[in-house]
Amino acid sequence: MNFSPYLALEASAGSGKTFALSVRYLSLLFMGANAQKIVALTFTNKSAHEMKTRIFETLKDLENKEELHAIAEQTGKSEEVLLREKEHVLRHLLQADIKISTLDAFFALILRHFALNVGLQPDFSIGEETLDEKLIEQFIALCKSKNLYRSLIAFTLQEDKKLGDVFSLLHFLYQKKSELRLDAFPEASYPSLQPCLEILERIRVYFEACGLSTRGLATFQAQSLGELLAKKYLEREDFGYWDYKKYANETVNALLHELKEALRIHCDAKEAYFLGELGKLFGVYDESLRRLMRANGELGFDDVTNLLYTLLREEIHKDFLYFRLDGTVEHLLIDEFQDTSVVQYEILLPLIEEIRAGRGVKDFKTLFFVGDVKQSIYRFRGGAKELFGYAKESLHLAVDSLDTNYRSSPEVVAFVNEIFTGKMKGYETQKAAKKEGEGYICVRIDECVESLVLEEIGRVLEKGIKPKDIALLVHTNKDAKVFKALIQEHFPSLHVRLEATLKLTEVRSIKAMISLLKYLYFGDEIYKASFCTLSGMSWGTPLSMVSCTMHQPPLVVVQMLIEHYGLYDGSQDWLRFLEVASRYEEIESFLFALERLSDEAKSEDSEGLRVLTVHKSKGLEFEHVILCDKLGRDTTQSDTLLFSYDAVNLQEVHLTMRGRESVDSGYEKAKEREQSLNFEDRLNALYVAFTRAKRSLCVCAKSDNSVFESLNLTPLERGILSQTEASVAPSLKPLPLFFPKAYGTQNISAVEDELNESVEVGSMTFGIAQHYLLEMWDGFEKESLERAYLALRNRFASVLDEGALQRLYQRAEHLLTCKDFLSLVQGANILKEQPLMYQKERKQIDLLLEHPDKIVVIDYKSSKKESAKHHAQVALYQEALSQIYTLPVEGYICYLGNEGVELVKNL
Ligand SMILES: Nc1ncnc2c1ncn2[C@@H]1O[C@H](COP(=O)(O)OP(=O)(O)OP(=O)(O)O)[C@@H](O)[C@H]1O
Repeated sequence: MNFSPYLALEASAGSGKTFALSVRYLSLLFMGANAQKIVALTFTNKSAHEMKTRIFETLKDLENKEELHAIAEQTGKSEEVLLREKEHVLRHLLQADIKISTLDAFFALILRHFALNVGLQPDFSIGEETLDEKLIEQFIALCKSKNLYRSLIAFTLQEDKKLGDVFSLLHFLYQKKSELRLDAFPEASYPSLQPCLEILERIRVYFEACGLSTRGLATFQAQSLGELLAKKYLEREDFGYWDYKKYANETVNALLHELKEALRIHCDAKEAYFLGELGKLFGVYDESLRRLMRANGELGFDDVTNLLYTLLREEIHKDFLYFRLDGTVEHLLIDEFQDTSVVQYEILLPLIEEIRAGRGVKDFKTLFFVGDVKQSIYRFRGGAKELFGYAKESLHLAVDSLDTNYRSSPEVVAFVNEIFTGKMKGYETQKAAKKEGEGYICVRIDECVESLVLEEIGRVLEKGIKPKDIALLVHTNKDAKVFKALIQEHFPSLHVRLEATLKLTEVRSIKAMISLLKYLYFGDEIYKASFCTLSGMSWGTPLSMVSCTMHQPPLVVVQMLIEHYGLYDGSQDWLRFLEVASRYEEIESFLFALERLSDEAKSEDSEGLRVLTVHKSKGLEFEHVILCDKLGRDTTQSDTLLFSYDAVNLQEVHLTMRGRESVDSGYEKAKEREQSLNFEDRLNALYVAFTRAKRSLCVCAKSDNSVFESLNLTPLERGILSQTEASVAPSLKPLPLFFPKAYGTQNISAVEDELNESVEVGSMTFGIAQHYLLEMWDGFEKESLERAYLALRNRFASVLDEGALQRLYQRAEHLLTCKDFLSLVQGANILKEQPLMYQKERKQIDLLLEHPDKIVVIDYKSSKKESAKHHAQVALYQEALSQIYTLPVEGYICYLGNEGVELVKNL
């Protein structure tokens, strides 16, 4: 067995960290961990979703997966044993409430336990972070009531900032609230520049008396701090240079020092004023946000993090947190650890320490952190890459690494090694696992990068490469939009997917539905026009409700409209939309909520060429990557505040002032450090970009002002650009409509007997899925079977293959041709999956039919192999039910086979 209970895995891109994470997760399950007590945290919803799918898919097809060997190594179990236990583990996983989520979603879950402690209802919703009018109104009103309105105006004028800038700053500080005690900054008055100007005047008078030229004397005039700090002599130790040299002496050099010192003091005082004022305003901003949260019950993720942090630090004891969460987390896995922020880490720390305090495998509590500091690109959001090293050391984690790249072709791996060796701290060359000869690299440099990209796309398409295998990586959302438009103009028939920005509510068909809902609810013709345009319906189409009114729940209304207007196109986005609709009770609040819905669309045009930002591409891989330079100038704007850290702890906050570094050495150091961190961040982003390609990578760089400047690229071409052999997945036919419905009553143990004997697949999953389909099937009609089938697909598509899914459908369909079955169902009150306690045992009745004159119990089976046992079981149900009902109870066994249905009465 090769299993370290507390392990950090730090390895380069493409080396199999995500692979290792799913191996670890599955190994835990095979070692007996309870899936409900394993928390796996990722950074994006997408990775959480992918991880879930990967775990299910690996388990389902374990015998053919690379993971099998790795799991055997970790668990110490043989591959045969693992395969024997596979169904059991899969069943356990299907039953569990799996906790694979984003850090944010996990925090929201914890906060719900303590919502009342912070004056919130536990059912608060998570919305988009709002910087909306309501917040501004609330903020201004509170400023007025606290007599701070004048100081707000004075502050904006003094600092020459618009109210919007002040708001953005407050919002930014809100993300750092827990690290930064803004309320601790004392109030200070705005300093006068006069002392500095007086010294400057003394220097001017001195040089005037010496006879310095008018041009020279002009440098000793200034009106503002900005002008003063721009003076070049402040960068010097004395006046021993240029025209001044002739007249410089100790007196005037001492004055220069005096001026610098006065300026340093002035800058400090200005900073104190700024932070003092900001602190006051921040207090109001924070309170405004809290008030709005309480009033609306809606929080953003920053709110969740801040509230949780405050709770931990101030309002509840950590032990209490353990107590409330006790037993819920025994195994913690964190992906992309390098992007964890200090605050997030501190929130997790009680859980981490609780796990770490155990005795590893003996107590069976484990930690697994995975990351790559070279890919740390979220410093602007609080990500602290130093945290990884800190955590490894302070928690005494075992450290593992991986040196082989399984993602990219050897050509790509060699190129990345070449480019980054020596340029990136701690870069170690990777080996390539793939065989040589199938990769391609090119670097093209030109003044006009747009045409390079278009040519490259044309070249790749000419090779017969499918658009869905190509990704164009760009640097900003704006660039992504520009390229989408450009590509569509040049390749009109090519589908382009803009992954960076598409929200669910921006998907064309969903937008059409929202317009239709608005038209039917508000009656404004403009919405009708919008619906007709978006849906392609003619203006003459009568838009009225057919058999439901707008007073019904949104889910019902939306379902009716989709069906009536034939809007369903098979896209997953409809499922998401229906899920959102099901959260609201009436149309108005649903429509209102849609305005703020930030959910991203899932499946826009899955066949198209993808254009996405480097940041969005993190953790993903594509067959062919075209990496484009940044359009426009590559500028780094400086922030208003400069934060200086000692590893993971915030040490100081400085107010940024151009030229301040020449009079303040502390500020100069902080600025240099900031610049070097910025440089590292940018290099890390390039590393992420260069490591996404599986087969080919083409870099299109600008000859001037390029983001690739630090990489010293030269034009080159290596290898052969060729098509991927892997066949394209058959395009999915549009599926009929799915209606989300809670599936809560399934009792898997009740179907176990039958499943064990299922000759069809020998699989528990198949049996569970069969029961699920029958439970979801309302009314035993053809139309409702299709809905139930979609619910089935939605839940089981990742664990059953297409053939099994279809067989399940056909088996259920046979029931529609079984006259005896239909006549039993006819006119009955239908109850499914009914729990029953009898002789101290819990039973689960598949189908219970209440007629006015009799009760019918039906048990589904898939084979007649153990028919005697089946009859005994149904007889037991009849016996139990006879004690509940006064009516006669009939029992039937319904054999569902591939060939047809057989209904056998229990005599
Ligand atoms: N041991 C392995 N054997 C075969 N294939 C592997 C192995 N490990 C990883 N792979 C494959 O290599 C590719 C890259 O792996 P993975 O995504 O886990 O890398 P990663 O380290 O998480 O990369 P990144 O840091 O860029 O996110 C995937 O397609 C994965 O299936």
